[in-house]
Formats: sequence, structure tokens, C-alpha cells
Amino acid sequence: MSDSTNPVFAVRNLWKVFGPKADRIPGSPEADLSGEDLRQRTGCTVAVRDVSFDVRKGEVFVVMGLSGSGKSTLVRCLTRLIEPTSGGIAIDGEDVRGMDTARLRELRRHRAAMVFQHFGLLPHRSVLDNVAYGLEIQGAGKAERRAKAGEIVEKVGLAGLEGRRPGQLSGGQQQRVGLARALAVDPEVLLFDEPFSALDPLIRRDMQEEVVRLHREEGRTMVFITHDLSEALRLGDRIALMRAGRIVQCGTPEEIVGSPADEYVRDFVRDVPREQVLTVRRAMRPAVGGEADSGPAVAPTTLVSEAIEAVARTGGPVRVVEGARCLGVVDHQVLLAVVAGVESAGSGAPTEKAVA
Ligand SMILES: Nc1ncnc2c1ncn2[C@@H]1O[C@H](COP(=O)(O)OP(=O)(O)OP(=O)(O)O)[C@@H](O)[C@H]1O
Repeated sequence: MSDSTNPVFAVRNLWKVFGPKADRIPGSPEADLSGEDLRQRTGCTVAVRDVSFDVRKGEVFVVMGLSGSGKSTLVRCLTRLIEPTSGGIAIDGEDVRGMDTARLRELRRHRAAMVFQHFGLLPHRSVLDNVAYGLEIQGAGKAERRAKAGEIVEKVGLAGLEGRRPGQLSGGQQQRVGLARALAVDPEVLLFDEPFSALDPLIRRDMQEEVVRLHREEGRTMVFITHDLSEALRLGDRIALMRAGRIVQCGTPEEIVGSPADEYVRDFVRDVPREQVLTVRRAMRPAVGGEADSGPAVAPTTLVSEAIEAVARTGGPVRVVEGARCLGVVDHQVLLAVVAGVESAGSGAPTEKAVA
């Protein structure tokens, strides 16, 4: 996806400060105090601190960070479920902070639907009616609601359970109902607030795959909050890593793992199996002699873990080829260096040579 398309959300210099006279904090000398000092002096907490980013059309944008880093506050500010203290937010170029109540309601109901951790399901309604609920609010007729809801229920794997009440479902199934309800209104963006953190690991994995599948099928823009690094790496096209209200790095999983912006990020990603995130584009070295001309080849997007298999099978170097060009080669040595996290700064620089 290209940078030139207009972003869905454009966030600029956003602050959220909780406490008395919060609007005096952004840009003031107090803003630079540590969280504890600021609290003691002013009674305020800075939850989001001068944050800027774009959410691009069609991407899964993950907001990740430890508990208290500001993830929920940031994402709630996008639709003003929490009122920002200062800064700019636009959706498709429209100023969110300038929206009146009716326009805001429309934003939350039609354009940016939220999937919550605690489902927010109506206990006395059936699965089908829970899913149809958002359409009811939108004013859709009964027949249309039921038809649409039935379709979505099937899409999220709940066919056969339409008549049950939430209390008769497992946690994972309830989460699917929450997801279906958000999908039913066909929003431009889905916002997920740690939706799977209460689920047990296997069901959680299931739901992550469900999100990946839905995203592949529909290409809908998604903003996903998590404190779980492996979830972020699995789902995110790009990840914004937050610390104490700031975004310390925003990039693809490969950029975050392969080029951490500072010691904090480096520490955060220390235990990630690098070969499962980094691609051969980053690992390769220039081809020398006749290496570029023939032999087995892989695409630049191939994961290092897959290239390890290819190199192990052939024994020799494997070419990294894009279209008709050989960008470089990977061999035992450079792949091992990636796994060990000691690849040289120069590796990954493409040296292009036409393949005959
Ligand atoms: N209503 C509030 N009043 C005062 N402080 C708040 C309020 N809501 C959040 N905070 C503070 O703002 C900071 C960011 O909180 P936030 O809930 O956004 O973090 P988070 O990263 O989503 O955490 P978690 O993963 O635990 O949900 C925290 O220090 C929190 O205590």
C-alpha cells in the first residue's frame, strides 16, 4: 500500500492529560516532568503525549505497549470516546475535533466501530439479535437486519448458534458475536481494544487467525490495541510502540525487530524469534562472481526461517530475485548472523544486477 493515498486517520501532536486544568500542560515546562513529579505538582496525568501518526487505508495498525502506556486512551481519542486535550485528528480529511454530537454519533456507529474486550453483548437477546443490534440503531428494517446479521454470523463462524443467548456461548464465541456486531454496520475502520486478552491461548490464536482471514478477505482498515508482542507481530502491518504516552517507534514488524529505535525497543523485542519476522531482503549480501546468474532463488519477502530451509537443502547460496533482478544472495553465514542478531550494518543493502 502506498504512502501517497490519503490516510484514514491522521493524528497530529495529540495530547490527553487527565486532571485539573489539563489544557495548560501540553507544551508547558511541566509537560517535561516525570509522571510522578507532574502528579505531585499539578495533580495531572499525561496519558498521551504529543503523538502523531497516520492510519493508512487497508492496513492493520497495531498500538502496542505495556499496561498504562496510553494505548486505550489514544484509541478512544480517535472517535472522542475520550476527549483529547490538544492536537488534531482527522478521518478521511474531516476534522474529528470539530464534529458536533450528531456527526460524532454517525462516526462511531457507521465509520469507526469498536470491538471491546468485554464484548458488550445484550444478555437477553439471541446471537442474531445481538448482531442485528447495530443495524437497528442505524434504522434498518427488520427483514434487512436479519438477513444481513445472518450473513455476518456465518462469516465469523457462528452458523447454527443464531438462536443462543450470550450466556450459552464460550468466551471465544462471545467475542465472535462482538466482532460480528461491529462488522454488521460495515464500518470503514474497525477499532479493537484488546479484544482477545481475556481468552485462553488457543482460542486467542483462533481469533487472531480469524482477524487475519477477515482482513485478507475484506481489506478493511483495522486499529488493534494489544500489550502482547507476538499478537502485534502476527497481526500488524505496522506497529506503534508506546511508552509513557509517547510513540517510541512506528514501523513494520520487520523494522521494529530489525532496527529498534532505542534501547527500550531493543529490550522489548529481545526474545522475538528474528528468523520468523525478518526477510531475506534484510539478511542478504551482494552477489559475487557468477552467484547472481544461476541457482535456486527466493523472493525478497521470503522469511529468513524459510530461506534457512532452502539453503540447508541446496547447501550453497540462494539468490534473492525480484522480477528479473538478482538483489543479492543469502548463505549459511548471513542467515546465522540474523538469527544471532549480529548481522552487519551493511547487510541488506541491495546490489542489483540484471539476470540474463
Ligand atoms: N480517567 C482517567 N483519569 C486519570 N488517569 C487516567 C484515566 N484513564 C487513564 N488514566 C491514566 O492514563 C495512563 C494511560 O492509561 P491507558 O488506560 O490509556 O493505558 P493502557 O496502555 O491502555 O493500559 P492497559 O493496557 O492497562 O489498559 C495511565 O497512567 C492511567 O492511569
